[in-house]
Amino acid sequence: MLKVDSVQLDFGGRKILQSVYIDCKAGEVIGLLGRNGCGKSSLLKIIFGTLTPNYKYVSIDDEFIAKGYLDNKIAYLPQHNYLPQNMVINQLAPMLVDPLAWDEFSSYPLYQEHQHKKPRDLSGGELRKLETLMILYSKANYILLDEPFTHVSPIQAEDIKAIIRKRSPYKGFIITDHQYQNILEISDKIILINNGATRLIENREELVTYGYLSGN
Ligand SMILES: Nc1ncnc2c1ncn2[C@@H]1O[C@H](COP(=O)(O)OP(=O)(O)OP(=O)(O)O)[C@@H](O)[C@H]1O
Repeated sequence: MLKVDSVQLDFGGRKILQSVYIDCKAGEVIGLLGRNGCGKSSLLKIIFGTLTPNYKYVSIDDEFIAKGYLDNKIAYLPQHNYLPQNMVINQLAPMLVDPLAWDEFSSYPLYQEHQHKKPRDLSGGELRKLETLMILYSKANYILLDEPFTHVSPIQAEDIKAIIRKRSPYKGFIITDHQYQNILEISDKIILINNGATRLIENREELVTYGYLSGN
């Protein structure tokens, strides 16, 4: 199990995160919601290990993890494009994709069609979906996705959800996106960040109570 506890983060004296608890088992999809600027991306970077907060406790199976990106334990789709622009996709993909999942990954039409191109030659949505696919098919046991649905069309979002479902028996997921309908649909548990604290959401009305949805 991946556990995240006691995260304290401030920027320039402004408290961003102060009371965070998330646990995520293999086979579980956690949806992370919250208003703009509440600290969702920062929290994913802290779990992955690329942002150092004032304090954190992140563990996998009770073993403290300082840098989640080491040893392929945790993979992370950042909010912005991450693939180097000047390498060809069929050189990049084998570096990220689990060799045991290669046949399935490489059979996707998106990969087949664009594998000889460079990331800069794909449309925004094509690139986002390909980047997401590479993370979903990575070796990591825990996958963090920051806005996988934001730049893709509804039908592509359906496809990504289907792939998450296909991969989720083996992996734990923490996913954030402002397309909250997709998040509600795919997640086993919803966590809201509100005033720097994580809250387990039991029903949709609580999203209104905590000021995430308007209630209209
Ligand atoms: N490097 C930084 N230096 C100073 N402030 C920062 C830095 N990174 C983020 N912040 C601030 O910390 C807060 C949390 O940012 P973060 O990107 O984690 O929010 P978010 O919940 O992902 O927002 P959004 O939904 O808009 O993407 C914001 O107020 C942001 O301006």
